[in-house]
Amino acid sequence: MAQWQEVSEKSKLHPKPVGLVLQYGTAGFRTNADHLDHVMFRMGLLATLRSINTKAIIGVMVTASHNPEEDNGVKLIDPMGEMLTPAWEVYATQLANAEQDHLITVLKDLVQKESIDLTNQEAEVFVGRDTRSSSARLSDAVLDGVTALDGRSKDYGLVTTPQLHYMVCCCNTRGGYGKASVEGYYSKLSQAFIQLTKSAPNRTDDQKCLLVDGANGIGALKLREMEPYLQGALKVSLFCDGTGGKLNHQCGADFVKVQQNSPKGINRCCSFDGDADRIVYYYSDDHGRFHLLDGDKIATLISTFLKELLTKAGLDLKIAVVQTAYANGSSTRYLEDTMKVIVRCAKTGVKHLHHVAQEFDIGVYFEANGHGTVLFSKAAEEKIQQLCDDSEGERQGAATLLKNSVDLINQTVGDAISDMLLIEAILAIKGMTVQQWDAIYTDLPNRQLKVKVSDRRVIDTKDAERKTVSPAGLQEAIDRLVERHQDGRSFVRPSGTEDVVRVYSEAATQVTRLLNHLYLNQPLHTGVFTFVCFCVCRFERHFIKHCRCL
Ligand SMILES: CC(=O)N[C@H]1[C@@H](OP(=O)(O)O)O[C@H](CO)[C@@H](O)[C@@H]1O
Ligand SMILES: [Mg+2]
Repeated sequence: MAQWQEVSEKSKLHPKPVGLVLQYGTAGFRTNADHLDHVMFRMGLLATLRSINTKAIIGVMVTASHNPEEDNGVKLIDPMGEMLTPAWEVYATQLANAEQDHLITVLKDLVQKESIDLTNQEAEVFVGRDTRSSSARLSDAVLDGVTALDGRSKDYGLVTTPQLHYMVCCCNTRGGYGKASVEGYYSKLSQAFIQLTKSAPNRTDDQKCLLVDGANGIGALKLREMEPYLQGALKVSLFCDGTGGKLNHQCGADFVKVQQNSPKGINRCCSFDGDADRIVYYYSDDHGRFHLLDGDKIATLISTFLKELLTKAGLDLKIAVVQTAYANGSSTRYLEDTMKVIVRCAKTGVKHLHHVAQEFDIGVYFEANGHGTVLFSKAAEEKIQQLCDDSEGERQGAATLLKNSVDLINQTVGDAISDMLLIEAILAIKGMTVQQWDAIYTDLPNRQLKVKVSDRRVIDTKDAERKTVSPAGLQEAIDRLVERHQDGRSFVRPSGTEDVVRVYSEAATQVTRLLNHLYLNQPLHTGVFTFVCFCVCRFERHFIKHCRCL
């Protein structure tokens, strides 16, 4: 077929480095930008086939999110604005790893397996990119892939990841979700925010101002564009806005979460990540102590707010919070015991949380690192709308607040801009300071470390990654260590985005010991947890033993 000829010819312009193997991981492909040209071209091909297969528009976002400027990556977006379905992640990996002379065979296989009819089929792909210097040429490679299969494409250029998810959803619902343009996105969110904050007439000037760390990335650019639409309802002071510093370098949501530090003298501040789909809040107290309000605190604030509104509105809707194993134990306990909210644990990666959240009328999902959103079922949205129309007084007031919240939330994916506006609105409506929000519960001390190993795939997990199944004996070793510590909890899992194993531990208290200093090379006063270190040492010993057997 002439089409395969064309694909084959064009693919030669995007050659695959021989032997390079990549995996469609937790959030798509991600590696050094110099190795990604062929992957981009092939993801253009895949998105076109997926578009024919679903008879809908598919999105392709070129970004490496919170990773360094030198990296890049690509994520695919399915018709309703959700992440690519897992079955197609397998195709994505096969396609990315096919050696040059095998590419057409792999494509034909896919076409046959999915019964894709290539004759007279329409395909359309939306493409967006972040501000990395490599992103423009890489998104050209995606467009090349789409053209090679005669697909149509629309290049949205510089957009945040959540904005592209929003565009895909808007177009595939024929405008039902909103207008498919950045202006449409800004208007929808701003109007909802303005309406919501009208319910907080006593908002102080302090509550109207927020410091935002834009990670020197796309979020800064887009937030600046959005400001006029907010009509003064929120005054944003942007720093790390991309005019000077380097992307994600000593700034951004990931830096703040991992380093647990903020610039001095910051009152209430938030950080985005490099593609603006994550957010964390923080402040320094009078003693200069840093306080982080992460995804767990955000989920708590939002779910509490929504639950109170449901009670006021007299609406019987099932609300749940979806977390991962990285959620702080205090947050889970507070939500379950005090708030009486259903809590579920999903595997790491927003795509997993998203699907669990869909099981409820209202599913609030957040990863501890600040990636998350809220999903409302169709039935829930209809009930809220009906109550706005049919009720009066306090019930109607609560229903209207719920309706405006639905409009403010980007339900397609976690969105730093949308989440920020929702949090600001809730704080204003509740008349709450960031310190009061922080005091809802106290985080258990915790640490997350990376361990570099020769092959992370020997670790297999179960129970939403909270337990290891292999290597044999590792889980028992962790259990023995954890048992000795009040509220102790620890787990290890292979990362889906980096070639490392992640180790997480938390407990009621933190202890400083010489071992910490020796093993982790940390200054003694930083107080790392003894049992984390033991865990890591033990883990490595097990691992090394195991590797030798392989
Ligand atoms: C502990 C942690 O923060 N893991 C992150 C990280 O995944 P890993 O599979 O742990 O590498 O990157 C993902 C994509 O951005 C994000 O969804 C996830 O939360
Ligand atoms: Mg991101």
